[in-house]
Amino acid sequence: MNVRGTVTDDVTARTVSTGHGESQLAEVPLRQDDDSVVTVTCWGKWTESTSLLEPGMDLLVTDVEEDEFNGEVRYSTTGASYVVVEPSFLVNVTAIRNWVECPRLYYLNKLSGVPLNYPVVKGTIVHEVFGDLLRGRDLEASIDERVGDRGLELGLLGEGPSSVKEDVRKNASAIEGWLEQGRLTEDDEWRSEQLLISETFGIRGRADAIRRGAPVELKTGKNLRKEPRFKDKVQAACYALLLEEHGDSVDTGTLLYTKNSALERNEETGDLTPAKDFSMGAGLLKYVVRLRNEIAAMEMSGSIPTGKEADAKCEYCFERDTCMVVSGRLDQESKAGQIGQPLPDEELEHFDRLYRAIEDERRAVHREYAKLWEQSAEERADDDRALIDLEFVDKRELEGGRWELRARQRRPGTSKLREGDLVLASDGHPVRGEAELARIERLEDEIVLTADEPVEVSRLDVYPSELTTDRLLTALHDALLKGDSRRKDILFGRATPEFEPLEETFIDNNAAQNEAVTKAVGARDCALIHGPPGAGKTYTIAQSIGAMIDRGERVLLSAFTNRAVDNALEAVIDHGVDPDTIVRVGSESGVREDMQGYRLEWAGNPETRLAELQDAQVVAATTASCGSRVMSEQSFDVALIDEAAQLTEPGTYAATELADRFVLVGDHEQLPPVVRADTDLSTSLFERLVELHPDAGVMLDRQYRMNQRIQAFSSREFYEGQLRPASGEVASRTLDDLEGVSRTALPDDLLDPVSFVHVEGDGERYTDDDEADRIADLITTYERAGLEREQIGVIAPFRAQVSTISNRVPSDVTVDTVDRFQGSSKEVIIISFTATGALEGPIFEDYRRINVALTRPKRGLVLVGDRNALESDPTYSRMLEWADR
Ligand SMILES: Nc1ncnc2c1ncn2[C@@H]1O[C@H](COP(=O)(O)OP(=O)(O)OP(=O)(O)O)[C@@H](O)[C@H]1O
Repeated sequence: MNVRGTVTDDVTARTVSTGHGESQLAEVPLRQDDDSVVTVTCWGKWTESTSLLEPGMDLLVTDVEEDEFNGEVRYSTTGASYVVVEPSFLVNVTAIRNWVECPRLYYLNKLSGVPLNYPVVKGTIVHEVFGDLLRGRDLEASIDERVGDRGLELGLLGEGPSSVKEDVRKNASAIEGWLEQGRLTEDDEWRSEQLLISETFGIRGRADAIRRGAPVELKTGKNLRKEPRFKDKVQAACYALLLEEHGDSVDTGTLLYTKNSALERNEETGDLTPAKDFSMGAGLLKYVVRLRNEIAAMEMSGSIPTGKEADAKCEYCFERDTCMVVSGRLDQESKAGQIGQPLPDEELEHFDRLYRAIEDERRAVHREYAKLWEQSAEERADDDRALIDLEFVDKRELEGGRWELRARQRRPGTSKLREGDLVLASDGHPVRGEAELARIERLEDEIVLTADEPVEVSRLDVYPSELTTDRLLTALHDALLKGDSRRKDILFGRATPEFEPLEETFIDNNAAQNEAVTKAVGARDCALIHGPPGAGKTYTIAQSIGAMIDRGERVLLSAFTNRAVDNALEAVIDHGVDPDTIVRVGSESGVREDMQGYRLEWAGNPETRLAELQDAQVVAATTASCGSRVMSEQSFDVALIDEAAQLTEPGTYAATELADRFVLVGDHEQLPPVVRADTDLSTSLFERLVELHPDAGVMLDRQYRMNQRIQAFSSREFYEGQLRPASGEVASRTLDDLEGVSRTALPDDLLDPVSFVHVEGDGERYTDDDEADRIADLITTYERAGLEREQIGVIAPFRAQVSTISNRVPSDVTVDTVDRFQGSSKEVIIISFTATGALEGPIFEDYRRINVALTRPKRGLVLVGDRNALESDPTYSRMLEWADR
């Protein structure tokens, strides 16, 4: 049996004499889920792990022995036990491998990410070829395709395809030889790369391959000794633990050093065989768990490793210089010592706060993982994190050995999953069942996926990726440790942004927009454009980029979402910027259909691909892809970033650090940054700079969207009454202006551009059937008056209410949450408040959401809700007064 709980008090450790001599033991008081406190005695080497514990940390001890002592039940470890510190903290296998080399190396890798260099790219290609060979693909075909796929990266590295192919071929011959040997045996079962997650040990990783139930790790380096390297064994042992949890007993591991087969026998001495097997003892597996415990405990306590924890020799370390620079800049203790001056105090403090916030975000990702096994399938579905009960349709092997899988939704479900997403596709359970990482190619009633292995899919789960978190850390590190000093003076308020005086008039019918373009183009450091709803942000962006291009500058156009990038790019093209100078960087599924023509292909001839990117005067990409290996090698005169108020500070740096100057465009009165944990990351750089440097900002104050009645409340509540209709036409627009629509066909209570419809709350928290019925009626009414369904949108605070309404209204009426409506508009918007009694839920917690909701319509806004509930809050009470007028 297992014992799990939270440490309530200090751990007492002592040495006792037993029949086998002296033994260490530690007694840990644990509060279990049922609130009972028990003591668990951990014996021997496990005391190393218990010494890391602090009250409040979680502990899991497996296979304990129970006995009674003075009427009290006590537990102690047995020979089969594992002691796991903070089991819900999921440590990555590669982190454990780095940690065993040197704990500080683990930390440095977190900060600096994976750079673009030849060994890294070659290593990736060799791994891909390995996977292909395991799936039975022809070697040459695989090498051709995989090297071809990396055209752009190889171009940036100045590598030609033929030498890379030759290099990969040499490494691949080791793989082929090993596979040939494997085929000699009868039951040679193997499979390629597999994502493994352990809920018991708190470890996760992707094994390169599994053969006969045992892990195989590929290393592109050489090893001339008989035995695998220790750190490599540790890595394979992690996978063995993960496999054991899935029910396989693992007694060997294999390391494949592919470079060994490229070496000349007469030039090297030693063991040139690439494949080195070793036996997996229980001692090694336990050691690995203890290493993992060190990482989990260190992360939970928030400390930074110094390198003194291990006995690695700094003089042999490739990272020694980096280590000393980081220690010097961040004023950290380290075994290697420090070089250079520490950052100013305010920067150190800022780095520290954001570092912790990013780590909190990582923990939130881990909690998402834990939900994979803590929640039932139904709970996951209700949370929009899974599509369940799918009917498996069929599987088809694709060229190259991958699989296309099809499944059908038995009932309509909503979820956060979108086309292009990586998901956990399983035959029932994402961790305990057969599961694969798959990509959603099409998401309709029938779902099409591609994956490495043919899983009979019946369930899809959101894959909680740490990639974003990793990139935030790298961006923070680069901005503060490597960033330009003038830039940092601006970011920390030690200098004020400067502007080149420009005489030109860029926009002659809107003074604020003209000032915004003047600031954007003339900025020597940065400019901030505050754009309320419909105030012409996109228009201003297009004018600014046009003017920058005319001055011969290279521009990075970025935004938080693909949608905003494409939208701005479209405006830039409409503005008349030469399409041949534009490149859109993004994945096929991310980029909008009509922008695919501008999308940069990565595959192909390195020189050609490189030229396409380097020669582009406008490069458009999301801020997430600005953090990619390829984009981080680019440099620009200006970075112009839309939706900046929705970006975290490090998320913004990913783009701004690529350019000499930057322009942020956004509205901090609309949706804030998308973060999981409520931390310092929730304040965008945009918002921070608007406050720090008000003179660098301009607010666009004329809106081109809403009838005057509709905009009045938002203007007063959120824009200090500064927002006004751009023209009389905008101010007085009504449904009558639309072809085939007549307001006289509407009932009296819908004649005004803003109306309120009272529906008594039904007491349910996340849904309201009566409101949904009423909204269905309203839509029929509007349709009778001549509106097209596409002209109407419905906004609800909860996904459950979105589904409730969707089930009652025609599918061409868009029904969604506020977050998915940001940036779009409709002729008529109906808002379902779903409020009963106390106001709860995302829409009510943050007034910026209601600002977004109320500013989506052009000509008609209908608020549907329970008057009494809404009146209990002063802001909503004012909203009702405005609607009633
Ligand atoms: N100076 C201008 N003169 C004429 N039309 C303009 C001007 N500025 C904006 N518009 C028009 O107003 C409409 C809204 O502008 P735009 O799409 O740029 O707004 P936005 O601020 O990007 O909107 P959102 O808040 O949805 O992001 C567009 O049709 C645009 O062409």
